[in-house]
Amino acid sequence: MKRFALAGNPNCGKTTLFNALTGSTAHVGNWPGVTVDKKTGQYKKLDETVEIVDLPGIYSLSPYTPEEIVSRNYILDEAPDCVINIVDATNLERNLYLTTQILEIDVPVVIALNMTDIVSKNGDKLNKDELSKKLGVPVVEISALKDYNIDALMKVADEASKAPRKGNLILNSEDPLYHLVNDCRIAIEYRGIKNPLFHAVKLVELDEIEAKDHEDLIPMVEEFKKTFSNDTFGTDFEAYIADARYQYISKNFANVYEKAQTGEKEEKTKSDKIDRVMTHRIWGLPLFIVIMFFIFHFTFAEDLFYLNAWFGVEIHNEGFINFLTGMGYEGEPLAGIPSLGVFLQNWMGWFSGHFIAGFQWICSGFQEYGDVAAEAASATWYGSLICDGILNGLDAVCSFIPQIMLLFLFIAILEDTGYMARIAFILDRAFRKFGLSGKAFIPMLTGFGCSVPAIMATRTLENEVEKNRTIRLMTCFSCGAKAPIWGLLAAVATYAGFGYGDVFVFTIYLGGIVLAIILAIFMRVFTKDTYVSPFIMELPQYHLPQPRNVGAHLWEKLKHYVIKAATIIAASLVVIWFLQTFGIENGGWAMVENMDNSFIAYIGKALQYIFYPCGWAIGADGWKHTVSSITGLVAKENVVGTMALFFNNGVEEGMEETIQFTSYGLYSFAIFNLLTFPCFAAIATAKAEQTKKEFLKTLGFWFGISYGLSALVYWLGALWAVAWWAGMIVTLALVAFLVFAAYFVVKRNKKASSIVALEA
Ligand SMILES: Nc1nc2c(ncn2[C@@H]2O[C@H](COP(=O)(O)OP(=O)(O)OP(=O)(O)O)[C@@H](O)[C@H]2O)c(=O)[nH]1
Ligand SMILES: [Mg+2]
Repeated sequence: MKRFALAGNPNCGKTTLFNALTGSTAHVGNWPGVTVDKKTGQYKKLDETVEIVDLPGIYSLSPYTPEEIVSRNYILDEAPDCVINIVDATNLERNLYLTTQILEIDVPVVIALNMTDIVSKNGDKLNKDELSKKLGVPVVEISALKDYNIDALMKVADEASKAPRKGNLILNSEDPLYHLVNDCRIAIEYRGIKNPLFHAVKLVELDEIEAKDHEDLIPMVEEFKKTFSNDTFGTDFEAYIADARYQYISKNFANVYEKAQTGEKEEKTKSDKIDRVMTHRIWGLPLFIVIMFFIFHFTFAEDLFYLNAWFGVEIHNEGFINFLTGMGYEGEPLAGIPSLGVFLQNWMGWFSGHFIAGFQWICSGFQEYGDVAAEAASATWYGSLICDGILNGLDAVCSFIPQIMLLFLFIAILEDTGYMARIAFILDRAFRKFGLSGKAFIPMLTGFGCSVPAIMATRTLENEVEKNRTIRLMTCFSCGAKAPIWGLLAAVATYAGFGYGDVFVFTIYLGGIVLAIILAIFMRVFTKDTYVSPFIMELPQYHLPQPRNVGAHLWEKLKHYVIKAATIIAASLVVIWFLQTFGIENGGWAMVENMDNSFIAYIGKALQYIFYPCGWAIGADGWKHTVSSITGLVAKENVVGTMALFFNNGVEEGMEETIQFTSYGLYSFAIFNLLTFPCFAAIATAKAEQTKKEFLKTLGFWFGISYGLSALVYWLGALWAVAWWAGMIVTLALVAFLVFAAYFVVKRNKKASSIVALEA
């Protein structure tokens, strides 16, 4: 099968093109560094099927980070039949820098000029024939987003792949380095190595990888240096060649792109204007917090306008209002007008309630629909398995789908508009002093979706210490699978009357970010590490969220969720149901009347002691909380599924009414589940990304920190409850300790960076 590779700068639209060609839904985001590993798919509209390979974005072929090495190695070693170099037409000159390097490789190349929709919208003009003539390779104008001309691009690539192509050099024969490059090329070619011109140029640049491969040729380069002098770059050949590339580009291509007088400028100022507010030095961070709050408010608030809380208004859900809110049909008063998330969840609950009741009715042998059928169904083993076990658990897990989708919708919009990239920038500016780089925040923000790609994205960090630290702190960023836990606990808090659901979830997410920062500071106190990655990121232009990107993202999430529910979660539920339904009662094995006699109760009660210090494991329900948390290892949604089996079983009220927590017990439980080991998939990813020793440390960190902080919150909360002044004293002491640690880190970092400055 033919293979075409997609290569280009970060954020130029490779993955968008990949998705359009292959019908995949790989992650597209409006910031650089979304793709960190190669992905393959198939394009079927040519005579023969072609494999398309999406590569991580790169600025040059001299790699610094592992994901850049992936791209370089693929193009060089796997010899694709054609390299499709995607060039962001709105940033032509910068993108061509990579193009000049790709052209040095002996491989057929086609240039895909992307984002031409923006070009025409701005009224700018592109002379693609001129570009093609000067570069010596075909150029096709496309818009990956609008599906424009991409089949034509594939036809041209297919044509190009039929004839071999020799690499060409941008240096001309008058250039002092021309002959050196050629000598190196001949020497390398003589050894039978592929792509000799490319390797020769990199050798002259004394590129790290290349120098290692051809150590014996280095003297030739060094020798030449002695005879070489250049006013600007001295004998730094890497800088010299980089400059030659830029000069070549500006000389040849400056007039390929003709800007309309107003267009581009307007676009720029629009983004700049928005940024003047969004990334404001002082207001940027508070604004981010407010935006976050509104996201959780619209997703989790029971009372969108605080009608009840502030104005004492009670709404009775009868007639039309009943229909509007989707809330029960028993005429209970509502807290107010629910948020969209809660509204959708209510409706979902209505449907799934009848779905389960229908199954109970069938399993009962068609007895009276409702409670009678439910009881009769539970008495049989199959009715109990299907209705009380699988459907009950899945209902609890799936009832949060609307809210999770809404949450992801908001996150996808933040990503696609380009605001997420700004968040990393804002956080970098605020916390760089404490040793936190925006570069590490990017993978962490990805962690709000799923920890697996987030842990993979830590590859973009060159510094090992920083990479390990980022992986460890990943659990602070609540992934989508943990959202059902917060949804459930939010309902518990609202029902118990000590909190608002939306505020609770907001504090979990915001608290997670704050905690990651605090923990990072402490991790610095106890190590000698003072390195902070430089953070240079091109801020993408703001654009309206694209329904296609956002839609693909949500669809992918929904699919993933449903598949997970139907497989891993359903299987877990069967196991838990069995252990919970059977046990030893009245001296023999049986379906137990009392859950406390079930197998799982024996297991849970033994394990419960381990978590006694965390508070939430104490008491009659303690073992249930313990078992629920442990099943979360398989998949985080299991925590909710398992709790449904324990607390929803044959009980008429909702779960939130039977689960009992104090406010601090609730937070203690939430913190443990937030910070402890992520699911097996994420653990396996961490194992793959870290050395064995570091991975073991990571496991220790996850358990230690979740256990310790959970206990701290519980006992501190209990202390506040018993004697508020004592709680206050301890809290103040902790804050003082934190401030001192932060001060220490800032001071040491400052000292370290001044030493570096002196040395430089
Ligand atoms: N207007 C417009 N936007 C586009 C086009 N192609 C891609 N985009 C947008 O550009 C952004 C980046 O797209 P991606 O496909 O993730 O870019 P990438 O090259 O894969 O980026 P990395 O994986 O980070 O290297 C997204 O917001 C896309 O919606 C296009 O043809 N026109
Ligand atoms: Mg990509």
